[in-house]
Order: sequence, then C-alpha cells, then structure tokens
Amino acid sequence: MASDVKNDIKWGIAPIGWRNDDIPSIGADNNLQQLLSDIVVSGFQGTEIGGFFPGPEKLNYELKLRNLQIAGQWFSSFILRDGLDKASEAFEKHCQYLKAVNAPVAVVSEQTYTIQQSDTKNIFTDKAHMTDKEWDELCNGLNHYGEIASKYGIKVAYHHHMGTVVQTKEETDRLMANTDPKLVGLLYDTGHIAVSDGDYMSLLKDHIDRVVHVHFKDVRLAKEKECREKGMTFQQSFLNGMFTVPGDGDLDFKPVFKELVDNNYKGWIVVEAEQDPDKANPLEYALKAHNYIENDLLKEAVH
Ligand SMILES: O=C1C[C@@H](O)[C@H](O)[C@@H](O)C1=O
Ligand SMILES: [Co+2]
Repeated sequence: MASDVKNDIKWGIAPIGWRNDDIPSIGADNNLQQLLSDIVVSGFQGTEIGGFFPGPEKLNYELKLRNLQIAGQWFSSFILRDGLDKASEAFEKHCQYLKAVNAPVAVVSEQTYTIQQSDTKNIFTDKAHMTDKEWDELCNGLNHYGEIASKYGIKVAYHHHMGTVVQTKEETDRLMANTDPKLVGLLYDTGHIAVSDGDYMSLLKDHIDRVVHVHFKDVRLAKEKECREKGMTFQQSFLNGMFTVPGDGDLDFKPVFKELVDNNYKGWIVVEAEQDPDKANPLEYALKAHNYIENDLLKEAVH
C-alpha cells in the first residue's frame, strides 16, 4: 500500500542551516523565535530540537504560537565509552524531554570514536571501526534504548553518520541485522550515505521496513570531490559547501521519495543541510527546499 502523502508524511526543516551545535559560533545571532518564524514562512510543519532550544514549557509556548511541531532530537550516545547503565540514564532523560515536547522519535548516533568534530582527521578516510565485541555491546545497548523509548511512546531512529562507527551501508546492514526491529528503527539520511558509499538507494530499499525517520540532505558532488581530494575534516567539508538543501545539489530525490511513498512510509521527512549561514542564507535555502518539495516531489506524487 502506498502512503497517503498529504496525511502520512510531515515535512520539517532542521535548525542546522541556521545554527550548528558542533560549531556554536556560526549563526549565533539566529535566535529561537527567528528560526521558528523562518520555518513557518518557508512552509514547513516542524523542526528538530537544536542544542540552543529552551526547556519544554517555553518551547511548547513558542511552537503553539506558530502551529509547529517537533519531529525529534539528536542523541549523542556513548554506550561503548560509558557503558550501558550510564548511557541509558542519559537516554532516559532525553526521552523525558522528547515526550514533554510531543516528539515521536529519538535520533540516536553512537559517538564513541567519532571523528565528526575532529579538527585534524580526514572525514573520508579516518573513521574508526568496532571490534566484534563492541558490535555486540552496541546492538544490545540499542535494543535496551528501544525498551526505554517505548515506555514514553517514542521510537529509536538510528542515524548512520559520516565519521562514526556506523557509517557505511555494510555497517548499517550489520546494525539492522543485529538489533530487534520492534525496538530499533533506521533514520535514513540521503547525504550521509551518498558521501559514504555513493549509492544512496540500496540502503533505503534494503531497509525500507525499518525506516522510521528521514533526513533529506543534498550533496554538491563537485564540492564533495574537492573536499575528498583535500582530505578535509567533516566541519571543513560542510563549511566548504559539501551539503545543501534538496533540489540545490546533485542527488535525485524523486526515486527516494517514490520508494518511501510506494512502501507506505508514515512519519517525518526533515530537510537537513548544514552550511555556513553567512554564505547560505537559511531562510532563502529553506524556501528553495520547500519550493522543490512542492513542485518537483509532491505534484508528481499526488497526481
Ligand atoms: O542528523 C544530523 C545531526 C547533526 O548534528 C549532524 O552532524 C548532521 O550531519 C546530521 O546528519
Ligand atoms: Co542527519
């Protein structure tokens, strides 16, 4: 059965185009009210939580004024570094916050050994790999996160991510194979899998039944090539313009959207494009993304 596109799919845009949690200095003059109002102006229904967001009461108030919703929030998981008890305690607090802001999904990324914030590591070649024992620890831990999240009516969406221990399709396949489908879902991020593996359709097709959340991140392939040739870090790469909003780069979102719709995807698709807000005006790019979704994706899907 195909999705009922208008009712089953919600469209969001992440704060990352306005402000970036990994580089707090960029876009620091974009405050919460500005961000949320830009999201309304550009036509999206919601967003994800940024590191600078306030507590639930203040946030819910600002959201209600604008009829916006929260799709989810990134959780930096340290199961391998901290052990499951400590990591679970932090995750449970995360779920409590998500429940208070009515978010359906916790976006989980294991950050032990990540190089995504490194000032020196080449994001294209220097990622770490887990031992078999660490794989078991991570997968068991994620199942436990799933049990915690379900107490709050929240789903775990595991985010494969450049520079982390779960980056490639092969690694994501292994994670999916060794976690319980009832407890651990997949966040499919077009940009991360395209930069990691080139092929961005196979991951989606192979795990379509596990996808519980989606990030639409476009890639400027010429920029990616330049970043790769120069051996840049993750932050240098996105500040150099490797990512952009859907419709502005070189990925084809039509087959991606078709695959989701044909397989009855129900949930959020969140535009997520980290760039330097001084070079890429966040509202201009949000409008560009919305225009592409309306004119190139939705018109075809609805008719
Ligand atoms: O979902 C994401 C959250 C960000 O913090 C991250 O660095 C970005 O690349 C991403 O895909
Ligand atoms: Co993402």
